Amino acid sequence: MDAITLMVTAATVAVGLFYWFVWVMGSAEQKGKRAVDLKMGTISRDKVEDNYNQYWSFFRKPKEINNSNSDEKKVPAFVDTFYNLVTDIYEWGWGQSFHFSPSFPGISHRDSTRLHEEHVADLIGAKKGMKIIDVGCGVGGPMRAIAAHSTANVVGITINEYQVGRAKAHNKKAGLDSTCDVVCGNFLEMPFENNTFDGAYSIEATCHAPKLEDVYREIYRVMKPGALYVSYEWVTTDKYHDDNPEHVEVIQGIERGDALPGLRRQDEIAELATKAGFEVVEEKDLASPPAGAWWTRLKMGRLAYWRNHLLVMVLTFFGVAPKGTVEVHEMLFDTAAHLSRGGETGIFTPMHMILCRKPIT
Ligand SMILES: C=C(CC[C@@H](C)[C@H]1CC[C@H]2C3=CC[C@H]4[C@H](C)[C@@H](O)CC[C@]4(C)[C@H]3CC[C@]12C)C(C)C
Ligand SMILES: C[S@@+](CC[C@H](N)C(=O)[O-])C[C@H]1O[C@@H](n2cnc3c(N)ncnc32)[C@H](O)[C@@H]1O
Repeated sequence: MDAITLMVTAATVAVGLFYWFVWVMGSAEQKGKRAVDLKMGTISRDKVEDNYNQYWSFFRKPKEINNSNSDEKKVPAFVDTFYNLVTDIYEWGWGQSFHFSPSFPGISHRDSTRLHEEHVADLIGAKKGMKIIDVGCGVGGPMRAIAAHSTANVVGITINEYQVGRAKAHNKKAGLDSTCDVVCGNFLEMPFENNTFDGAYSIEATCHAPKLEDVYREIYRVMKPGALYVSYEWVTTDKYHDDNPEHVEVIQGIERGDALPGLRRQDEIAELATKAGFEVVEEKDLASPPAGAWWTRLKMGRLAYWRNHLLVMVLTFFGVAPKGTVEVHEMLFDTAAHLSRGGETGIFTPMHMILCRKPIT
């Protein structure tokens, strides 16, 4: 083989490997977002690193946020920054539904995600002609599953403008834009009249509110009397002890890496819902047996995370992804470890389900 043939062969193999690494290995869980398309929401490329540093210094001590009135008011803006930073990485590495699901043998992640979402529709009795609100809708994975399953109309609200654009584009592509709509807004002050909705739900979203009773009160306000509301809450369980340093480290790690101003205890949720005016119909940790370990999906992804990290480093080095992307990815890598540990020790669950009714009078 002469030198030219050798060089051409080597170049072809290198291009092939690069293509395989970036386009095939780096493709999304559910196709639609690729590593080369990673943006940082609405943040301009040169501000990503700054935004990440600001986010990090604010959420470094999550418990202190609730002790300061002025910091508490800043939470929605920092949560918005967080979702600018992570939305594309979530879509790329997890899919269009930004939540966990109960794990059952023989059921794929995709199916367990869909079933967990359809369960919401069944719990609140969503039906054709009803108007349902999705509080903290992300890019709308659950909204589409619920609208398709129930044929109800769903309106989602998210604090993050970039997610609104993503959700609307996905709705259109799925042919669900006539039943699904999305608005940008704060779930603590929603742009809806009193008694608007026939049902409401929130999936792993109200954990971002500094005070759970505030968002519950706002949801109560926009619901019609007699309507049902279901929420999947992130909480610490009765196995959590704040005098155990490992427990504290794990929970703070989860709060820091997920923009949470302090996790609530599982046994507080019903009381807070009642305080907001709701009648509690049912409460259950959907992660409890017979469901298996929800965190195995996170653990199984470890090899993929390393590949992703390498990819993010290469893309940032060549200027395809903005500076700061590596740090954001590292933060997520770290939070995945804390979430897994929270699951293994049993001190944390992301699936505490509470079903409530707004009383008729
Ligand atoms: C409800 C919330 C989000 C829950 C989950 C959807 C996300 C929590 C942690 C995220 C991830 C961690 C590791 C990332 C990995 C390093 C990367 O390569 C690919 C994406 C991850 C798997 C990412 C995906 C989404 C999560 C599982 C919170 C915010 C209230
Ligand atoms: C973890 S994501 C879950 C998204 C969606 N429920 C899902 O399961 O795919 C949390 C969502 O809550 C939204 N959120 C957080 N704080 C909010 C606020 N104050 N007002 C409106 N939305 C908020 C975020 O923008 C994000 O869309």
